[in-house]
Amino acid sequence: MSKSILEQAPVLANLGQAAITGVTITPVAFKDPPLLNTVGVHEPFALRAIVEVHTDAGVSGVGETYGDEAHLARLQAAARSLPGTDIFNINQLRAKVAAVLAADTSQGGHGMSGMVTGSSTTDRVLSPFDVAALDIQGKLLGRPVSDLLGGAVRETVDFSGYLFYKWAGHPDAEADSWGEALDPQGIVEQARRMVRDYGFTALKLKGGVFEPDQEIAAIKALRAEFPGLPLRLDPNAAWTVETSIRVGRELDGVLEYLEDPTTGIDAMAQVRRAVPMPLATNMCVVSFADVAPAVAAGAVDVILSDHHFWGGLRRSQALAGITDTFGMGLSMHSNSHLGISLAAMVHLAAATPNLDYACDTHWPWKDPEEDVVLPGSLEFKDGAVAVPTLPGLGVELDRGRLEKLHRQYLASGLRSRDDTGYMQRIHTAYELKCPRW
Ligand SMILES: O=C([O-])C(=O)C[C@H](O)[C@@H](O)C(=O)[O-]
Ligand SMILES: [Mg+2]
Repeated sequence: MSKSILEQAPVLANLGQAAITGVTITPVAFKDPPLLNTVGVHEPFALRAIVEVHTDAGVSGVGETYGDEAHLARLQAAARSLPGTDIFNINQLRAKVAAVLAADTSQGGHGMSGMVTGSSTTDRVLSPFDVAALDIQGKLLGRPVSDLLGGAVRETVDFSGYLFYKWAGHPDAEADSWGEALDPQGIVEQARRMVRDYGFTALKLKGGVFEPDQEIAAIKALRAEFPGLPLRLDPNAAWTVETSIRVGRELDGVLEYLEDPTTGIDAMAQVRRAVPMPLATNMCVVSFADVAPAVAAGAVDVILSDHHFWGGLRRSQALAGITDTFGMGLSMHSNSHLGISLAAMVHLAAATPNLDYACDTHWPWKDPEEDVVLPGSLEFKDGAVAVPTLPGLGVELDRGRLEKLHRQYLASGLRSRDDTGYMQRIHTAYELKCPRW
């Protein structure tokens, strides 16, 4: 006969006891190539914040999020309210974060250079604490985070090769190893290297940079070069409804999905009624408040989740439940990120049955020498990353590497992501336009 709950309780008592004693937040900067998008160009460094949550059980956990100054200030304010919180009580964690931010109506410092606006401030700030709490829970219980999210339904998680138009190098610097990609041929060459080195089985082109016809030509060149690979195009809402419909029809049968061709739920719904392929978004549905209006308008077929602005891993799974209920697809968005975020993305995708599109990742654009975790735990093979099986996230903070990237942050002088400002410093006549075409 199995033991009663009370008989088992003493065995479990030590496992479940951990309250937060403090939080350490370390801003870091890592090298980023001059990747072009519709709001400008990536600066020489991408900023991230590494969040360490400490507990009275002597176990710490890690999370990773945007490194913009305004976001850092919100993280610090939230962190001060967390000591004493039971590490298993993420609802209480969220309530505390929400209470601290209740009076914060400022919209700055989102870390996405204006491309993703309107996400929930509470969810954005909660995210790294949620991830760190799950990391700690996993370490206490000896189980990987994917188990805490319901169990991995796949052993590996597929990612898509994320193609960018780019300059050969940053101004006043040498060309990087990827070189220039400013036309369809350059994009195809970039894709060849991505597919050769990482084995990606889907490709996404960041558009909204050149005239739509040039980007249509790039997608058609990719289709000719990689006949079997799903292709996506994402101009980050650079187009009018008319342009979006024209491009969508021109790429009939070529795209797996068209991502955010235009701005806002109503305009997306107009485009969706007129184009043959699914429409995806990480711009017009970025918080739970956006879901009902988007469903009512019939604006999108696929939502790109992103645990960094959907409130962490468990709330991203709540989103997955919604997309499942409404028969929508679920994919995953990415910004420039390090290994902690990659681990979190992999656990989430592994344990979310309907997250079955290849996820976005900026990973190939990162210098392989630069990270904050020990190397070796996350490897790409055949375009996929194996789900870590060690307790927690399965990645270990490397103090030396963290310190190095923190010193790089201090020396970089960058305190907020500003793709537009950087472009305007290089090309003074550059204007931010939405729509651009
Ligand atoms: O799918 C997206 O919209 C993105 O990946 C947004 C990113 O910020 C990307 O455009 C970038 O980093 O330039
Ligand atoms: Mg997008």
